[in-house]
Amino acid sequence: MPKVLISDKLSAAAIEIFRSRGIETDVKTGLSPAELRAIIGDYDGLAIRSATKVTKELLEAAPNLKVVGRAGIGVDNVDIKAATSHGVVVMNTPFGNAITTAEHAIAMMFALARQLPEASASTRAGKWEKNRFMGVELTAKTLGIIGCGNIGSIVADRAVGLKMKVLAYDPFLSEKRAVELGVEKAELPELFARADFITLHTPLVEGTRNIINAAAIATMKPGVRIINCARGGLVDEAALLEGLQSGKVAGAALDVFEVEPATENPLFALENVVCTPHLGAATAEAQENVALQVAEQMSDYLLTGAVANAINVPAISAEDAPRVRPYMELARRLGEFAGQLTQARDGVITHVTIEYEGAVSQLNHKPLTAAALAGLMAPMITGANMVNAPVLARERGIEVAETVHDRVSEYQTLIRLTIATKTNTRSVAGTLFAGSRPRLVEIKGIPVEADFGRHMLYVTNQDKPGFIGRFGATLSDAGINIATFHLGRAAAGGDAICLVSLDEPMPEAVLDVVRALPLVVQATSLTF
Ligand SMILES: NC(=O)c1ccc[n+]([C@@H]2O[C@H](COP(=O)([O-])OP(=O)(O)OC[C@H]3O[C@@H](n4cnc5c(N)ncnc54)[C@H](O)[C@@H]3O)[C@@H](O)[C@H]2O)c1
Ligand SMILES: O=C(O)[C@H](O)COP(=O)(O)O
Repeated sequence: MPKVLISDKLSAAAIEIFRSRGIETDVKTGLSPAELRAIIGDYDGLAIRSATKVTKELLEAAPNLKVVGRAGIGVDNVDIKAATSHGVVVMNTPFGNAITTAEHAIAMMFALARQLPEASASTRAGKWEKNRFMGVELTAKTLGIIGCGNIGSIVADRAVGLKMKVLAYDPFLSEKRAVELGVEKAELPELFARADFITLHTPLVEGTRNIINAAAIATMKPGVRIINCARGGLVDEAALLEGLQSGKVAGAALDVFEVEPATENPLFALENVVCTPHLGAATAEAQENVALQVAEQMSDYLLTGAVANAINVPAISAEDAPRVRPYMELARRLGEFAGQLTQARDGVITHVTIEYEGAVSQLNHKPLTAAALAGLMAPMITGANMVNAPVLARERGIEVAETVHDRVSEYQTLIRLTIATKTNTRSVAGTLFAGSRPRLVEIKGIPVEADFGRHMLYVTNQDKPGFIGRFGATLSDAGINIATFHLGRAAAGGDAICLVSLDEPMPEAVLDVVRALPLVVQATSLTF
């Protein structure tokens, strides 16, 4: 029988489920990384919350581990890449604590508006400072929600109920969904300029890190109040401190911090800061939900092989796996390519078309479409994966179409992904070399031949003399080594593309120099 270790504090409901399904279960919380490494080899499953760090080192010490179950949403404490390469399924419970976390954000907004923690401390100290605590009403105030997914949507619903005007910024929020929620879609600058309260509900990814920084704060309304119950790192804490000290920001409520556990932080010294120790999901109801769900999912997987809410596992039968897997990898990378470009340019995706041509048209294309959608949304949505990507796309009003042709074009097998936003349509196509190696063969209809490198730079430019020399010199002046270099163009003197693979991530400052070069239309740094 499989053995599961629960290494973080989970509701007892989880233990009951595991044991009722015949799974031997140990509970050992508060272990040091070394202590955990010493015992993990005995277990088939590991059930965690956010305290246990599932690192590459831990996975290397876990030859029997088959599944990591996160009783909660964020999986930033799990090295997903390492888990995947170790064949370990990572699952989370994407909905179980969403209401509770949304309620925490609303509670934080009230606490800020009426200075409840300070007023409580003062009253308990016997001071009766009735004139000290003058609050603000929420009714008719504008709430700006950044990230309107599961939790952001619930916050929106509650805020509408409080008679607030709600603005939402989320590249994946469709007009239709915004209307359903009763919110106004806004771009970030507009949200910053109009909101009295700003609340964050995005994952922490490269596009959202420090989304609230000094430049953003400078464009906000004087007296704005900021709430973060999503992830530390979304708010630049130094910039927030300055904003609070200058009075530009009237208050901040933080459940999450750049460094956790947060036992020391300069923000703690300010009386207009309300803090909680990552309590967003801390209600009896939410903890029971996530514990039950994670235990059911892990038991199903360990006992029957069924997969639900997996972050890293394609739903596919063992029989088809050898042929389908390389195509899934190709489809996912094409999606990642398009998704990173879309995120960089803030387009709301309305349509996705996936064409399967030649040999690939003989395979079941559903998992391939799911892989392409998962890649497309991964830069934007926490836990987007093959299992949930089609549902996420539907929920966001994205229309997905698949076309299958058995004809063979220039390539014997080809997948083409076309993404339409309100303002733009872009396509990208790839094939498999040697039956297993994903290769890009077309971008925007322009032929190109490139492997997917870990760090890439995608530049569009005018096809005129001078670009390649200046571009190469810019990278060489910055000491950046080019691993591979690929060019393509629509026609002589017309639109051209340049795809470069680098040995290291492209520094933002050098990217800005590239963007400013003559003939460059745009430059985007990509990671695979
Ligand atoms: N404090 C807590 O205890 C607690 C509890 C649960 C979840 N969380 C965190 O809350 C956050 C939201 O969770 P969720 O379940 O709602 O996730 P979700 O994936 O359902 O929603 C995230 C939303 O952010 C949007 N988004 C992505 N990039 C964006 C960008 N650059 N700008 C604006 N929006 C962007 C996505 O389109 C998506 O709609 C996550 O960071 C999660 O880890 C915290
Ligand atoms: O991502 C989540 O689900 C929350 O951050 C909750 O984390 P916790 O389970 O450690 O409270």
